[in-house]
Amino acid sequence: MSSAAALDVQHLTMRFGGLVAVNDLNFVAAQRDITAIIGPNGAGKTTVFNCLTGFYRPTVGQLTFHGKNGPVLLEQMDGFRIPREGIARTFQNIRLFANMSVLENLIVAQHNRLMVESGFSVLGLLGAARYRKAEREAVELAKFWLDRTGLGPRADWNAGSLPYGEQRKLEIARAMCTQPTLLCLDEPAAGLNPRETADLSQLLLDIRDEHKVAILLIEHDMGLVMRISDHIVVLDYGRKIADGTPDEVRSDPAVIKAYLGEPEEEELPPEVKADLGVEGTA
Ligand SMILES: Nc1ncnc2c1ncn2[C@@H]1O[C@H](COP(=O)(O)OP(=O)(O)OP(=O)(O)O)[C@@H](O)[C@H]1O
Repeated sequence: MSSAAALDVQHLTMRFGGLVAVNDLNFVAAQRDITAIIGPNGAGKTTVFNCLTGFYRPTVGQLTFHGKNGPVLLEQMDGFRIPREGIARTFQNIRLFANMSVLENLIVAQHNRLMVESGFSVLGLLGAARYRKAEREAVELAKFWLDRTGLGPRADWNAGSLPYGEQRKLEIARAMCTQPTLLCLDEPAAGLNPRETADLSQLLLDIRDEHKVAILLIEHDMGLVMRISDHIVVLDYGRKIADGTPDEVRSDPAVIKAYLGEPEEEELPPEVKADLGVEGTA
């Protein structure tokens, strides 16, 4: 599935005082691939996302994103400009506008584009035909993602009153309404039941295949990661310890050791063996 680079991370290092959260990390995420970043708690995964999306300025490193406007260096940009280049993200702790409706959340996500069409003027907002056209398109796009995520019947609900699994879907729908070429998802399956997780897997595969979006995925659900990822980067204590296909990564002794402490296969719980694909599993 791999093609040209969507994102090229070179020598990314992020220090917090004496703590090195990410240590000289190099990897490439290809366009139209699902690239997972996995690793035990505290390995540095969210810090990588925060560096990519302008929340943190890396201590060292070059982050080249090949987006809508050609290659740009993310480490030189502020967090407001990065979404305009075509990067969207969701958060480990859901961040929706809880008191706005589901539909409103999807319209607000398109605020940047609507403001550009208004010419940043009140006259533009009130009268310009091109603003009204953009507004109609924004509603159409919102409806598309409502349908695609099965949230259509909940369009008028307050986002905060949705069940947890649907809030996760709304976060993805909202991110897709910004029409990104790179979608960064921080633990999208956290708190989902098995059926919701299966739906999420299919949604992410469809986003990759039908909308030609590269996906960067942080996830602790190894079953999901192994099923849908084209490429996996494994971190431990901020360092990359493995980088390859699911088959290459799951049987890598360094990965098993990072997750389980010791590579004694007999002592691995059966479900962990199954997820990692260690021989002799049921
Ligand atoms: N703003 C910060 N200030 C100080 N330390 C931080 C900050 N952000 C993260 N860290 C530390 O950096 C390390 C990596 O954290 P990070 O959240 O990136 O890990 P993670 O792999 O995403 O973990 P988890 O799977 O638990 O979410 C941790 O030791 C964390 O305490």
